[in-house]
Amino acid sequence: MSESARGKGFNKTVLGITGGIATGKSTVAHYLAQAHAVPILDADDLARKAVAPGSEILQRIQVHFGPGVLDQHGALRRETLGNLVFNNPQERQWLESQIHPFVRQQLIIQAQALLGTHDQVVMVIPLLFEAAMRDLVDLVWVVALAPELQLSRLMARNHLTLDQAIARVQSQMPLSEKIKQADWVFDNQGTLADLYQQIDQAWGHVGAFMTKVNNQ
Ligand SMILES: CC(C)(COP(=O)(O)OP(=O)(O)OC[C@H]1O[C@@H](n2cnc3c(N)ncnc32)[C@H](O)[C@@H]1O)[C@@H](O)C(=O)NCCC(=O)NCCS
Ligand SMILES: Nc1ncnc2c1ncn2[C@@H]1O[C@H](COP(=O)(O)OP(=O)(O)OP(=O)(O)O)[C@@H](O)[C@H]1O
Repeated sequence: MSESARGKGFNKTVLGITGGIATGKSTVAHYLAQAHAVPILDADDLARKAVAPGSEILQRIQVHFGPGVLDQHGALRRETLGNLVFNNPQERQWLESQIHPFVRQQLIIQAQALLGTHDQVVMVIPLLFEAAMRDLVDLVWVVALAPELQLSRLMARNHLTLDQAIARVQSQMPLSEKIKQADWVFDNQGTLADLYQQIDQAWGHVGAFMTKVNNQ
């Protein structure tokens, strides 16, 4: 988050968690919330809120893509829209242009409120680099694994074909690029216990990192 929003001189930290699709960002965030009592803001949750039934953004989506993207209750058919946008960069960019401003605004408002009572806030932002949201956070954790394991976890979790999974992975910045811009990288190819150990270690460094930043 920008210095003015976070407050210069205060030892408050906004930690951004990103990575590729299905690399384990939510798994890291849930553990942080449970083990270290950190409040979590999730960009995917906010993106869902943006398209709640009856919302203005959902209405624009319906006009743009046609009535087939809504079910009989007026809710978004997420799988249908996913198949449209993950195979078409122009349509994906249009969708993002509708949703990302709302997500960004909510992240700022909610983080400011939480920082009134907490020293740290975590933002889970899958498209932190792609959607130019790096400025919202002080430091970045990237959760990573090998492409084959990423695809197999994605296919298993979302019941996708290999082609569908590849389309989703390829609609994001390569993980190798995200790793280059990370302050800390997690290898999530092992067990959950392995991952939790890495998180505990990294969390111990967050305070030291921010003390250094604030004293510069
Ligand atoms: C296309 C949609 C309806 C598909 O919904 P679905 O329930 O299948 O996926 P879900 O929203 O749970 O997202 C799962 C993961 O997909 C990846 N993803 C989502 N949107 C995008 C995108 N525009 N580009 C690349 N990857 C994306 C992220 O890694 C995310 O964590 C949905 O992903 C969406 O509305 N995307 C646009 C909003 C967006 O960019 N969200 C990302 C957070 S800012
Ligand atoms: N170390 C692990 N061992 C086995 N399975 C794991 C591990 N870490 C995560 N998973 C599983 O991999 C899948 C993806 O994890 P998770 O949902 O945390 O990813 P994500 O990065 O938040 O995904 P998305 O980009 O879609 O939001 C889930 O089914 C999760 O249970």
